[in-house]
Amino acid sequence: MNEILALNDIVCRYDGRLAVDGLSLHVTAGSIACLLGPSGCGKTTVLRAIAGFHPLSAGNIWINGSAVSQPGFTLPPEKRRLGMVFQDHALFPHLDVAGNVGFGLRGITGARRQKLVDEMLEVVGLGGMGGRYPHELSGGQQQRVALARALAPQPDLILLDEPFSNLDVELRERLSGEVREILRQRGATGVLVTHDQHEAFALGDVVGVMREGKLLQWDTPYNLYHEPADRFVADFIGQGVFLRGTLLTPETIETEIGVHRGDRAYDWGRGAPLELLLRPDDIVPDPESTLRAKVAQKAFRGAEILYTLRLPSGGRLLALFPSHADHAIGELVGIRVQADHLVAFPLAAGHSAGAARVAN
Ligand SMILES: Nc1ncnc2c1ncn2[C@@H]1O[C@H](COP(=O)(O)OP(=O)(O)OP(=O)(O)O)[C@@H](O)[C@H]1O
Repeated sequence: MNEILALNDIVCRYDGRLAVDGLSLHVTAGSIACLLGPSGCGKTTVLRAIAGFHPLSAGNIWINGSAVSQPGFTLPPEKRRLGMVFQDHALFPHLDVAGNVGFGLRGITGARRQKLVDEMLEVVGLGGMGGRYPHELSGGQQQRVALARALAPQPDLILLDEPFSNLDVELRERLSGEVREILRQRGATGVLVTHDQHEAFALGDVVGVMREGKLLQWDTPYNLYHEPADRFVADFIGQGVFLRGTLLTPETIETEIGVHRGDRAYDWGRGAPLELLLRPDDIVPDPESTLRAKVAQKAFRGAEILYTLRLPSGGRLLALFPSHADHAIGELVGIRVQADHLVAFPLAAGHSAGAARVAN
């Protein structure tokens, strides 16, 4: 497959302080990659390095087969054939929409330029609005102009830095779906940076979770959720609870709520202390079950209700039941664990056994 972007073991520093620590990733043509992580983990710095705004202390970056960054060499941003969309839109206030969209179309003039601009405005759903000025547009429309401007010169790669974070939740969700469609239609390759996992999942074919300058997992949204490779990723992505347990056989784990068998084998040895990840959808209602837990909290989600359940030990579980399984706070409900594969992490030495922890 055609690789548009390659980062090989890149290291970035600010005044000697490490911000990106030996990160590698590869993006194929026509795909959208997301970097996701908590504030300060280094994702914007990675994007700035890809754009050519930040030099590398080690490693190298390739765009479309050319080395663009390595220690001592940083190809300037304007020579990288990139499109960029940032959260503050950064539209030129003195140019109308057509002027903004056509800004990067150097050397293209007259009727051809007009046609390209009109086409791009149609693509982003702003046909006929070329004569308006940025201050006459809503936040979502401004962001669409920024996207049209970035896409118009047909860049090899488009970089999006938290592009929707200034918009309200509903618009953000709608626009991220639309942007995904627009990028797909154009066959564009994109890298998006966000701290919002819903945005990353809505847009990304592949998502990288970062922490403290390192890439912990580079995978599909499905695998990040169902097969987290790392305890931090399991905690950061989605909701869930970690229950302390022990390994009985490579595939069997015992916790306070029973013995669970999965299709994954762990080689930590019999009796190894561990934490088992239980997602809300791993816990299903079962009136016949002898395992009972008390409803501590409930959050109505329309088709489903998210319950926080308290176990006899004081530990907690999260459970997502269909909305018709309506239970009152304080009620005891029968539950069963229904998980094909068990995601567990060895308990670090020094941890004493204790109550379950609620992630997110
Ligand atoms: N201009 C700068 N000078 C010095 N340190 C910086 C600078 N910019 C970022 N840093 C530091 O580098 C690290 C990574 O920052 P970066 O902005 O890449 O993180 P981020 O994951 O994008 O965070 P956020 O989501 O808050 O934007 C942080 O520790 C930050 O404090």
